Amino acid sequence: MSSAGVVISSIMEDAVLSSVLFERSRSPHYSDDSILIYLAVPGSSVIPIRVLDSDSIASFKLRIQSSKGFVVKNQKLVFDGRELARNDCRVRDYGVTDGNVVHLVIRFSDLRFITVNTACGKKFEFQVEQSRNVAYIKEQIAKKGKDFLNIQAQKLICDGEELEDQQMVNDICKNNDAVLHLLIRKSAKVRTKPIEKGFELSIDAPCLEEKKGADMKVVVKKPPDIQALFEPVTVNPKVELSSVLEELINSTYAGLEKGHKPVMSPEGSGGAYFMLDATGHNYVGVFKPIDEEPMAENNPRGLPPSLDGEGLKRGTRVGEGALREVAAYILDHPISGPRSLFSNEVGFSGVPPTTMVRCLHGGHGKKELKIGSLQKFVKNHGSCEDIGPQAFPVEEVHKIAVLDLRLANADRHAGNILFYREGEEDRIVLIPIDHGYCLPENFEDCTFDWLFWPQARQPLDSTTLDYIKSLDAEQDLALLKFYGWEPSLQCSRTLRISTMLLQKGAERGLTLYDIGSILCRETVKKESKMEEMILEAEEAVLPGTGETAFMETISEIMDLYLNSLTK
Ligand SMILES: Nc1ncnc2c1ncn2[C@@H]1O[C@H](COP(=O)(O)OP(=O)(O)OP(=O)(O)O)[C@@H](O)[C@H]1O
Repeated sequence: MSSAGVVISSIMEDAVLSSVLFERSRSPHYSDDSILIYLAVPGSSVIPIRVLDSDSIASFKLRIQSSKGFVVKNQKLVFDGRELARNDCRVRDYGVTDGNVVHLVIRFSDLRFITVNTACGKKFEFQVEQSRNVAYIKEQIAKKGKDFLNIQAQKLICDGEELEDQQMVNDICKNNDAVLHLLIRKSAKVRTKPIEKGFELSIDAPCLEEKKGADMKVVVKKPPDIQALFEPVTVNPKVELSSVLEELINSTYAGLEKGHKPVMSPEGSGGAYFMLDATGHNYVGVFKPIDEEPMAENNPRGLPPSLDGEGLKRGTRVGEGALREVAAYILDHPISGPRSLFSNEVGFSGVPPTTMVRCLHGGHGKKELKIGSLQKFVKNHGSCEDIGPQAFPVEEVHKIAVLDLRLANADRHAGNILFYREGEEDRIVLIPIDHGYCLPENFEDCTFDWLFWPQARQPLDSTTLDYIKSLDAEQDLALLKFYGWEPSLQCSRTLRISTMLLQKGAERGLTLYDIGSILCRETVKKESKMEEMILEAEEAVLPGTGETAFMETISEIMDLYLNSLTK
């Protein structure tokens, strides 16, 4: 087992042990108002845990943290194919009852992936906490066999520099994927000489294990073992890609061709892979294969496959996440007008350039041809989960809120907004990512973390008002069709209704908080005002009525309600 395995399994063992102790110490306290459920954690046996009638998702996560050690921020709970996303709602509101199994997905964002290549061609892979140092990595290497026992003799090289024992993992492994070279000091003379597709390493010393005592020459090559296949998927031959997207595809291809394997993100509930450029030092894109989406057949995070095809959020389908990612980019129009994939203009909300690709991919198991979304990697200083919202400029929050309202995004938690600081004043710029759950068939799971940020209650500026006014849902649907996705009638209706609500609300001087509060449910069970209006419209129209008549009806109902609000 790799040391990653050791780290994770020891966490699991501790967790099971503390769970048993926890249960024992608390059990007399529990009575009829508690239920016993089972927490399924990948790589561990199920953990029995009590849930009180009054337990909210937030308090339940807190109890998992205090008893099992998994930090709240890194927990994602899934029951019956649905994420328990609303922290203020009760666990029982999601229908969890005695004896049920709840899946816990943990984001090990604190761990870094490190590969150590030895001079004898061995390769060790570790997942190490950011806070460890190089001396700790050496200790882990020493556990790999008697040939590595002598820690003093180990020399670790990264980017041609020898690492000092006290250097921190976080410093040598900024982007989660360090490749280190291990040399064992045995009065060896090491010489390197660049050759065509790699480098030649000559060691005039005994190579451990393989040829003890004999001089040998080892040629370590980065073999071009990948028959790189990587290309855009375009349904409509008339679609031409912008130079930004072409550049993204070309640099990803160049990285694969050089043999730089995709690096799996430790975060997220689906398979997300960081793609490297030709140097192997920079991430250029994030690839999300459709067969690894949450609850898809090959999901690598231990989520069970969906039984009815519905995705983690109500009104979405497993396998459609990549389409929605691309749709969010296409619909994020620049201020100047509708998006064209041929243009490099940044959209109003700043969704990173995203396109659909086909890739011969071996990031998870054997190499296979996979289809998925490829999004430009954005250099960032973390996500909005890492810092409080006070420092975010109002217009940055507004640009995200406008996108989420338009697309009825069902997955806008703070972790899905990256940020970076720019300029001398360190102004914060927000980058929306992860749009696999936008344009759902209904509004049931729409929740927005920004709704509770003070900026959402600030009035809209004229640029934002003009942008909202310029939106046209019919044009948006035609654009999606042009690029190859014809959303279902229900998803199209979602776009029409949410665009209408945003426009009517903004026109009447409502804030994004006001509009968001109409669109989102307050609790899991209580329908939102928007859902009530849809129901009313559905009841009002005659069976078989066309979509235009339905939209006219809902427009009238919406006007009445908004007028009553703004009177
Ligand atoms: N465009 C990007 N630029 C930089 N980093 C990114 C980008 N997209 C995703 N990431 C990183 O990859 C991680 C996983 O991506 P993402 O959250 O989109 O995956 P997911 O499986 O859909 O997650 P979730 O569980 O939140 O639905 C993110 O936490 C983020 O750190």
